[in-house]
Amino acid sequence: MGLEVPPEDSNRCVRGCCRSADIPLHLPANSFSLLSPIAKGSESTVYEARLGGERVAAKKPVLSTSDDLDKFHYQLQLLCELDHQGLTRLIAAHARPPNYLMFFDFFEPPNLADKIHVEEWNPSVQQVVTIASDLAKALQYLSILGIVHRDVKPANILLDKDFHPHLADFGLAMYQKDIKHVCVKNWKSSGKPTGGFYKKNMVGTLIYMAPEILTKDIHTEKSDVYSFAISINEILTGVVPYTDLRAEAQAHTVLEMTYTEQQLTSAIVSQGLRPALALPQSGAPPSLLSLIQRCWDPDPQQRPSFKDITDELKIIEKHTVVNPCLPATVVNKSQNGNTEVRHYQEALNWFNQGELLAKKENKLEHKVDRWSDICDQSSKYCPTLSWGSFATCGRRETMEDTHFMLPQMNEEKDLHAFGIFDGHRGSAAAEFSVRAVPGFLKKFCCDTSPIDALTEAFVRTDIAFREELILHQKSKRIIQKDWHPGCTAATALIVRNRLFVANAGDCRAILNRAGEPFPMTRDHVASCPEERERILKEGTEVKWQIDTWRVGAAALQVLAFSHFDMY
Ligand SMILES: Nc1ncnc2c1ncn2[C@@H]1O[C@H](COP(=O)(O)OP(=O)(O)OP(=O)(O)O)[C@@H](O)[C@H]1O
Ligand SMILES: [Mn+2]
Repeated sequence: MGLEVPPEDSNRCVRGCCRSADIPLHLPANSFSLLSPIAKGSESTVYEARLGGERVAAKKPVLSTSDDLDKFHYQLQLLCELDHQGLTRLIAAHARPPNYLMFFDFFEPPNLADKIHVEEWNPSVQQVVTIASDLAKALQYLSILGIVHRDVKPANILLDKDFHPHLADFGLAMYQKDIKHVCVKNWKSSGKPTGGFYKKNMVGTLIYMAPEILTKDIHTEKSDVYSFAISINEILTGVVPYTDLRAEAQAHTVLEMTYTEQQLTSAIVSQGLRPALALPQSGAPPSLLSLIQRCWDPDPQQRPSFKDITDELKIIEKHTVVNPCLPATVVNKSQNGNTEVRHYQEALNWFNQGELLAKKENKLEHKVDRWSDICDQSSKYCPTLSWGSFATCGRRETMEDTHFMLPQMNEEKDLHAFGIFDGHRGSAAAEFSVRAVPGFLKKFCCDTSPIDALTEAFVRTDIAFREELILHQKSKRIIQKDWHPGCTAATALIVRNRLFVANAGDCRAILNRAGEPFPMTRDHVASCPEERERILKEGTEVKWQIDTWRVGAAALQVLAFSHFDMY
């Protein structure tokens, strides 16, 4: 940007308290011009402006007391420290009487609040997740610098043309270290809390405030986390918090008619009232809904940090890219989002999780015929294959077993794979594995031996499932802490005239040789002496309990997926 900057002291404010290595803080009056106002608040007016030929936003604060002036300089110093793409960037300032102005990168109006409530923008779930993720990263950046924003809400979020959010309005932002005394002093001296209480639209600002702020505790990263959650849910649902209305003006009227400030405060603080959570039917991933609920937990300690949030959102983002994007605007009509207990365990689709893994792993390099050399070339025998499957549920209420058939895998006419998975304690592991194992097989058949491909497929699936499970347990998508799903497996790989069978646990493959059964697998059960010996060697207890040999504290009879054999 071709800015004309005077040589001396251009990067320092008139008081000398604000400095920047590269942001001019001392613009000559003729270098900029203010055009039309974009927004007029009680504390500032934001203009569209020109600066060095560029379109920018100029924020002109109302400075009526010396206190206001101190605040301006505080804000300016703070802004000079910031450099993150998720934050609206300060480009320059004019910080000397009579004009106090801050110039920012310009973002085409409307801000996110108006976009949702005036334009009635209906973002896809994927767009919401991206916004949440970018915003969380920006807030994590602030928290690393020890800065609390204190006014996170859609009206302070500006979108660029790719719908990436940029957090604006550092009018209330402060270094955490400075907050304590200011806050106490403020309360004592004027009874006027920081945090936008005395902004024009009282209830409108209050809806983003964490309960501890409403009860006059000091702001922390975790109170920003709370406001973040209220904002993300607002974007997901499209309604103004505590109403079921999209249009803001109307919603605020209803809001103010429904609750007085005190009523809303007390309901949020004492009754745990929260805005209606977006419905899972909206397509919002359960993991995102769970994250929102944890972020607005009444206890700040229980809320995740922005570091945790960005980590979780990374995973959610990865999954929503593949899943279909549905519009995100179905609202849970229940006004008490807090009491909604969801059974995430059921909501999780383990087939999908396994599929995602397989997709990720399986960047197919087609037509590799490396296994032709491992076939018994001397034998003229070439099996004629036919295949089919039959599955029945047995005595259980739900089917916990799965299977796959992959004849002519990777479009190779002599390469076939089949597998069955017997779910233990639910179908999760069986559902996950039935998608993950073939995915790995397809991948590894290109660059390893069949034995290694089977081994790798089993080991990787086992690891991936465990990781996935731990992850969901951590993010509380799985509410049952002591839920340990597993499965046994048998997989057959046929490479022209050779058959390879791998099994884990007591899934069996039996070859029918001219009417005679020939077992292709050996059950991995504690009643098998070799297995007992192997397990004992690995340091796990095997005891005779009740009626049979059982392993470890969980008293398992079958050793699913922890060990497998190859035949
Ligand atoms: N860089 C920008 N580009 C475009 N519009 C902007 C920019 N910065 C702010 N605005 C618009 O001006 C509005 C007010 O800006 P900001 O929040 O920084 O000021 P404020 O005086 O603190 O406002 P309020 O008191 O309403 O929170 C924003 O909601 C947005 O619509
Ligand atoms: Mn604002």
